[in-house]
This record gives sequence, C-alpha cells and structure tokens, in this order.
Amino acid sequence: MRVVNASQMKQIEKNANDMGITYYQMMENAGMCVADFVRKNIKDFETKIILILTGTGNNGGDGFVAARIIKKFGGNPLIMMVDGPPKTIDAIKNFNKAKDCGIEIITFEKDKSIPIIWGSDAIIDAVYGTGFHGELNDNIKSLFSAISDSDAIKFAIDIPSGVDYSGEISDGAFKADFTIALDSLKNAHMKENTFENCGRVVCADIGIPEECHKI
Ligand SMILES: NC(=O)C1=CN([C@@H]2O[C@H](COP(=O)(O)OP(=O)(O)OC[C@H]3O[C@@H](n4cnc5c(N)ncnc54)[C@H](OP(=O)(O)O)[C@@H]3O)[C@@H](O)[C@H]2O)[C@@H](O)CC1
Ligand SMILES: [K+]
Repeated sequence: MRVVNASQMKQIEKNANDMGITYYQMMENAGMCVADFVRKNIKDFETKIILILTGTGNNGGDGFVAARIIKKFGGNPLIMMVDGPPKTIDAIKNFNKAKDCGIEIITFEKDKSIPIIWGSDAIIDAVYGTGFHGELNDNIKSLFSAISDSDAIKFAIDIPSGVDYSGEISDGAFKADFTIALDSLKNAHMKENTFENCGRVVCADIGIPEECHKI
C-alpha cells in the first residue's frame, strides 16, 4: 500500500506528465474512475439524481469529468459550484465540456440550495482535494451540515473537503460514505480520526505508470 504527502503526489503527477500522460488525461481518468465507482455503488443508478459539488481547483475538475461520464452512462447528474467558477486550465476545459453536453450547472446560494440537497439521491464532493488548507468558510459548513442530515449516499473525490492531506480536520468537514483516493493513499486516509469523514476508502488507478512513483 502506497501512502504519500501532497508534495510527493505532485511529483508523481509531474513524472507522469513528463512521460506523456498529461495532467488533462489524469483528470479524465480520475473522473472516469469516480463515475464508474458511483455507478457500481448506487442501486437503480439510471433513476437517481446525482449532485456533484465542485470547487475552483483540479478536484473540481475531476468532478466536472465525473458528471459528464455519469451522463454518458445514462445517469442524471446535476452540478453545483460551491465556490464560484473553476480557475485551473484543465478544470475550465472540463466545465465547458460538461456544459456543452447539456448538464445543468448551478451556483450554490445559501438557503435556496438546501432543497436541492434533499432532492438528491447521491452527492459527490469535488470541492477540495490535496490543495485544501486552513478552515472551511461558513457557507460551505452550512451546506455540508445539511448534507450530513440527508439520506443521500455520499462520495468524496481524493480527500473529503475540509480534511487536509495530512489528516487535520477542519470544523464542518464533509462526511463521506466512500472516499475514492486517486493513485495513492494520502496520510489523511490512514489516520484513525478521519474515519468519520472518509468512510470506506478505495484507491483508483488513474493511469500513472509504476516507475513514476520512484521519488
Ligand atoms: N495535479 C494533477 O494533475 C491532478 C490532480 N488531480 C486532482 O486535483 C486535486 C488537487 O487540485 P488543486 O491542487 O488544484 O487543489 P484543490 O484541492 O482542487 O483546491 C484548490 C483550490 O481551493 C482553494 N482553497 C484551499 N483551501 C481553501 C479554503 N480553506 N477555503 C477556500 N478555498 C480554499 C485554493 O485556493 P488558494 O489556496 O489558491 O488560495 C484553490 O483555489 C487532487 O486532490 C485531485 O483531486 C487529479 O485531477 C489528477 C491529476
Ligand atoms: K473532495
């Protein structure tokens, strides 16, 4: 079992990119793994509303890809941007692709968005991954609190938002039933105190060759 910190993960991704597996391709593979895992873990997948919460970084980018592939699989994705529009190049490209394939994309608004939470059968957290630091803002805390009270099945991409890669948990962090760690486990997945946030952790192969892990 491989466990890495955030800078080691960045180096592994850089090694892969240098070998020709681009960051964009890794994001595509990550979103595919998430969509496939979600499809296999939701009963009557095609009939369910799947809400994807996205942030502004590459974790959000993975979420845009997952939404597009969920739709391709015959599912019903709805994207909610909780921190504004994407800012990284690859996430912007995947935001545009999600929009172009007709997925509804809405912006989180405190109070107004809560009924959407109640109407969702599954929720995918693609707000923050290894780039998270500090504390969650109050709007996101209130959103995650409503989600914790809902019956939706909850998935986190890479790391539950509000937990940093080392395992520090900020107040109000996302509580997942499943966390899909990308390529390698991070220190956060190994800490006993993060169990309530991570739920069951699975590690997804996002196409990074074995030799890229020699760091
Ligand atoms: N590298 C790759 O090629 C691949 C990476 N992959 C994926 O990317 C993820 C890492 O992506 P990432 O580095 O873009 O960081 P991410 O976690 O999306 O968040 C950054 C944003 O959040 C913001 N922010 C942070 N804390 C905050 C706070 N408390 N409150 C508010 N905002 C806060 C932060 O702001 P800033 O720190 O710049 O001020 C920035 O805007 C990784 O986990 C995996 O899922 C895969 O696609 C495979 C290929
Ligand atoms: K996340």
